[in-house]
Amino acid sequence: MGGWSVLSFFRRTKAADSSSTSNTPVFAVNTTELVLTVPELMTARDLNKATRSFSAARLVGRGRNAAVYMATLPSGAVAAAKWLETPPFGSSSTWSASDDAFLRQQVSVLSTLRHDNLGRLLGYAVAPDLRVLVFEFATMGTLHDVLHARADRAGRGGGLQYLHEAAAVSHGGVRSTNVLLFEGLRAKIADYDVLDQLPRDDTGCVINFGTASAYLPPEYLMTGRRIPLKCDVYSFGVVLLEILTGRASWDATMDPHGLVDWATPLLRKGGVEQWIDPKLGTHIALQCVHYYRPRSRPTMGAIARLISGIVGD
Ligand SMILES: Nc1ncnc2c1ncn2[C@@H]1O[C@H](COP(=O)(O)OP(=O)(O)OP(=O)(O)O)[C@@H](O)[C@H]1O
Repeated sequence: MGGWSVLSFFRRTKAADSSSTSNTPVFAVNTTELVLTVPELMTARDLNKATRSFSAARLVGRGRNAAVYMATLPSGAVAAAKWLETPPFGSSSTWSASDDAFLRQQVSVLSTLRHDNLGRLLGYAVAPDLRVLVFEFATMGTLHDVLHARADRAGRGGGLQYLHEAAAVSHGGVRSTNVLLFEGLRAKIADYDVLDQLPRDDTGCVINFGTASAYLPPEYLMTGRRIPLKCDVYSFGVVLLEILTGRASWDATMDPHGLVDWATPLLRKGGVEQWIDPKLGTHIALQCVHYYRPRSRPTMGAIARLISGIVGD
């Protein structure tokens, strides 16, 4: 079974949808919305058609493992097709059967997740030469791209709270490039735990990867061990620090280069509360990046409540 012709769409009018939040509309076509109920297996043909054979003109961005293309679905709606170029584990660029099995497992987990602040998986392809995940298209780019605009609404953490509390999964790769922004600057977390394994050395320590490792807590970098939910909270704290300071998580011009090491002594110095808007939540960020005691970092539920208390609903 494959191809967009068998996708399970159903139609609802806007009026019928207005009271519901559980089935967030994905595609908007005139006044009628089309909702894709489950991510469906797609063929290479479907994806070539949707992305004009993954043409350079459709390339939106590149990460460490993937290239992201703008795709036009048969409905006319726009989506983001993420072509996974390298497998999740090891340095080889060849996908093994267990890599594919891991990917399928991740797809089935992503398929069960539903929250207004999570980027939704719309479709996927796992073929010998093509592994692609199709997500909602972030019309306003990433938080990283637009950090200085209306950051308050991007930092509430509702999507992460849902992952931790309702779905009981950790994200594993919280960064400002994974906070996608949609109309009205609605923020959605993307990329949850998909292919986000960092290379380690023989002792289990994460090999320093500059930007990526700047979001990881010290216990993980130094020992390879982590409490997954507390690891996410630390990464979320780094995103908050990016918002607060306007600095990147890793910047060769800063001394030290990592944002946590650079910003926390400055923010702790005292007196900072007098000139920083309390709405910016300096205190919350510092709690999230608690260095020595991961268990002292707050839960995402507590953080979401604190932020809601500060900025209002
Ligand atoms: N759903 C989306 N909608 C619109 N653009 C997207 C979407 N997902 C990713 N992008 C764009 O594609 C770029 C690459 O995304 P990708 O997830 O591959 O890597 P990344 O998160 O930027 O970095 P990393 O290698 O650390 O994962 C992003 O920086 C963003 O600009």
